[in-house]
Amino acid sequence: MAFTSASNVLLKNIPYQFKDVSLLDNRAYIGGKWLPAESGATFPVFDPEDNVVIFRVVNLTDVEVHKAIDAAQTAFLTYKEFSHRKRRQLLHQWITVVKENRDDLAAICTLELGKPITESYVTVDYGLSFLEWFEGEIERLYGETIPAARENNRIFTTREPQGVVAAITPWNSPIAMILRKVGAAIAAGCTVVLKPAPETPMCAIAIAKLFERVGYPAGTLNIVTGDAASSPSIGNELCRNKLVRHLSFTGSTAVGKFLNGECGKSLKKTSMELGGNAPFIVFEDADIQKAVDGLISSKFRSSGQTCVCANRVFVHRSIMSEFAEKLNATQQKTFVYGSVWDPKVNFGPLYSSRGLEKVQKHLEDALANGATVFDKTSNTENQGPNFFPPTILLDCNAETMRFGSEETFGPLAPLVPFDSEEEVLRLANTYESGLASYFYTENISRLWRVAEALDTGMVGVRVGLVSACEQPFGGVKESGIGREGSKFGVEDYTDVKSITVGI
Ligand SMILES: O=CCCC(=O)O
Repeated sequence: MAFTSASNVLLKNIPYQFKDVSLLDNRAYIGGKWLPAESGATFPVFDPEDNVVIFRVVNLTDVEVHKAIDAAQTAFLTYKEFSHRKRRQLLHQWITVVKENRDDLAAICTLELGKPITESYVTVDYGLSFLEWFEGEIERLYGETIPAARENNRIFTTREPQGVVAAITPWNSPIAMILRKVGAAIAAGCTVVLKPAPETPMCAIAIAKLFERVGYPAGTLNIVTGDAASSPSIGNELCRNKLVRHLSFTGSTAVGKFLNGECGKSLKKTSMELGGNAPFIVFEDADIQKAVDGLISSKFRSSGQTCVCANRVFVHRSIMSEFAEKLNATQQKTFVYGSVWDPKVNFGPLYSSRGLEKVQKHLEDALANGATVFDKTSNTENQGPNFFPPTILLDCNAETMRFGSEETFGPLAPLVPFDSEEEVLRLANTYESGLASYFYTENISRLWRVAEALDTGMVGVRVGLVSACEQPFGGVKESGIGREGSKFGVEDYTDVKSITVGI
């Protein structure tokens, strides 16, 4: 395989030849222009496979963010006048260029997130599925007619784009999370200032490079990059600036609560997609192999780094040993380790040493409190500094061990025995999180009963993967506000206007 340095922006040789090196840029995108930071500052982006610096990206402050918001507001005044048909045609063109550049986008995702290249293609395609869904929704943003009580009045409603949207996206599925938020906002007729996670800014930049080719008004999409130290000042500007009408955030519950509080000061609408801690329940009447396969995808996809990954695995005591044996056998034959550039590899490192430390802490805490590791995974040595193998823990207790109340965000599968439906529902619903839950049963009455009793925004019944462009994605309680994807994801960026006409 050729090792190449694709352009002088990429600071390391990699086993991939970019088809279009112009997608690799390290500048911010404001008002249709690619700009350095006014201070000249940049920050490093690391390859999680070996912790080597791969890019240096411009590090902005609130000053540039203010300008980006102004640019987005100016663009909004033009863009909101476009017909729905014209908006759909533009989105269709954006989809076409994203598809044409699928290989390079997947490569950038692998580079800055350490995702195996095969998984990166999955995230690019998942992202594209949102754009395709939103394209269909644009021309179906219908209003209603409402029978008026006053006989000479007629009332009808329209859906109006809200204005400038601030989007703050996470590192864990950068292409898909950006397209899910930005695609919906643009489909609704809004303009966007996007702040990508400091770990994965290059995916956002590449997406904006493609967006630029389509012909939207300058300033329709703006990218403001910054490291962890500058994120608070950027975040403050996004929350306080009155031109921003909606802030959409995916990330931790702690940060989400803070941003929501700040946005409350100017009564901005918010969409919050926050932490999960998903329960995964296997009842005694489950098809055990089906439940194992579901857990493999729910727990271990993206090395356990999604907000909907199973975190607490409750298994009925009577089937625990059979379930653990089958889970271990299936995971041993499912995962292939090695270079993230090898298409056969399907399990990669964690995104950074911070991610690794958290998983290690949860493991140490569980072991110190009586858990045991079930048959350590073999062939996982020398996989780099941030690698953590799929690990199954037995004898776990969700009420006393840390994983019970905190998301692990890694490939640790703690198996907790339970004895009754009542007990497991109490355990599953204990905490303030309520994003996704999963359960396996072959009993039809239990299926409805448990699906209705679980206190989460999304329930997977006999499936380990609920995420899809047409599915309303979001949580209840402290897991969030609003829904992404689906028709609700687009409607979220509109306001209902009622018009009353006297005749
Ligand atoms: O981690 C956040 C969301 C991932 C998904 O959409 O499945």
